[in-house]
Parts: sequence; structure tokens; C-alpha cells
Amino acid sequence: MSSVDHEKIEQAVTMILEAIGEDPNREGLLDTPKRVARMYDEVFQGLRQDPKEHFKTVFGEDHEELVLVKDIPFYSMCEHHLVPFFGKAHIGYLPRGGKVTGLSKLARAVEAVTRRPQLQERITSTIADSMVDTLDPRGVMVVIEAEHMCMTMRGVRKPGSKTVTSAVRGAFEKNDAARAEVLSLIKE
Ligand SMILES: Nc1nc2c(ncn2[C@@H]2O[C@H](COP(=O)(O)OP(=O)(O)OP(=O)(O)O)[C@@H](O)[C@H]2O)c(=O)[nH]1
Ligand SMILES: [Zn+2]
Repeated sequence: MSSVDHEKIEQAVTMILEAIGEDPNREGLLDTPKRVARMYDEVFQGLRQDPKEHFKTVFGEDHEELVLVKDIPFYSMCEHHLVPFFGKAHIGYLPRGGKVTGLSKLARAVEAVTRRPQLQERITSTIADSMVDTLDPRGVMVVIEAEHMCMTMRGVRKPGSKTVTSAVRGAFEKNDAARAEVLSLIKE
């Protein structure tokens, strides 16, 4: 798998340390540029993944009712400030034609989409649209709740505030009761 450009990140981090008035040569900071490069390799590895790939794992199963995987933890990086936002993703779908995907694949898709510079809204809709494109389900509902460090440790400084986004596709769009069922199961 290709990776981030470690050398470039190391140079950039050294420049940032200099720019903030630090000494990149003091003992505690000597390995910091290398560490940050390794960290970015990890937290941005979703840039080299396609969430749709995971939904290619399908099983024939005669189940057309709700499948919900909830409380999938995720960590992402706000694309405006490059600081973390993190929370939980809940993914529900109504399979069509006996086509269900592996449960872990829902969590793997969350990893692929969140491990990039992101916006919460885009994570939500990308997961929903990837499922629509690959699984052709009767409906998909994705709900994401997150805390944004750029709103807590800096800027407006509102720790504890949560952002909730949802993306609703197919049968869920018209069916209030089906949406309500998912929301009540998420809350349990
Ligand atoms: N819609 C959306 N906005 C986000 C997300 N993450 C961070 N933001 C917002 O992006 C906005 C960037 O606003 P700017 O005015 O360009 O930047 P800023 O001066 O650093 O803004 P403040 O955070 O208000 O200090 C802020 O309002 C952030 O809260 C996200 O996932 N979705
Ligand atoms: Zn931000």
C-alpha cells in the first residue's frame, strides 16, 4: 500500500516547530517530525481506501428487514483545522433481494471514510451513497454524532457540544415509522 510522503511531512513539522518559536533540536522534539509523519500515515490511511470495496463482500440471505450496526466509534480530522473530531456512527439498512454485507464491513467503511481530512456531513453522505451504489438496498440511514476539537479546545470553546448529522436514502425517506424505529434503537 502506498503511504504518505514521510520526508515532506518531517520537513513541514520541523518548519512549524521553528515557526512557533520552538527549537526542533532540543531533545524532546528530535524525533517529533518522524513521529508526526508516522501518525499521519495512520490517521490519513483512508485516503488510500475506497469504502465501496468493503461492500463487495455480500451474502445471500433471505432477510429484507432492518440491519443496524450502532455505536461504531471513529476518529477523523477536521479539514479546516486538522484537529480531531470523534464520536460514533450508526448505520442501518434494509437489504434488497437477499443481498446482505458482512457486519464488520460497515465498520471498515467508516474507517475508510473517516481516516482523511473530513467534514462530518461528507462522512455521513459518503457512507450512505457507497452503500446505495454497491448493495442496492431498499433503504439506508446513517447517523453520526461527534465532538469537534476545533470547537472545544480553541475558537468558540464549547466542550461537550455535539454535532449530529444524518443521511437518509430510499425507503427511509418516505417512511416516518422506519426512521423512528432506527432512531429509537440507536438511543437504547
Ligand atoms: N459544516 C461543518 N463545519 C465544520 C466541521 N468541522 C469544523 N467545522 C467548522 O468550520 C468552520 C470554519 O470557519 P472559519 O471562519 O473559516 O474558520 P475559523 O476562523 O477558525 O472559525 P472558528 O472555529 O469559528 O474560530 C468553523 O465554523 C468550524 O466549526 C464539519 O465537519 N462540518
Ligand atoms: Zn475545524
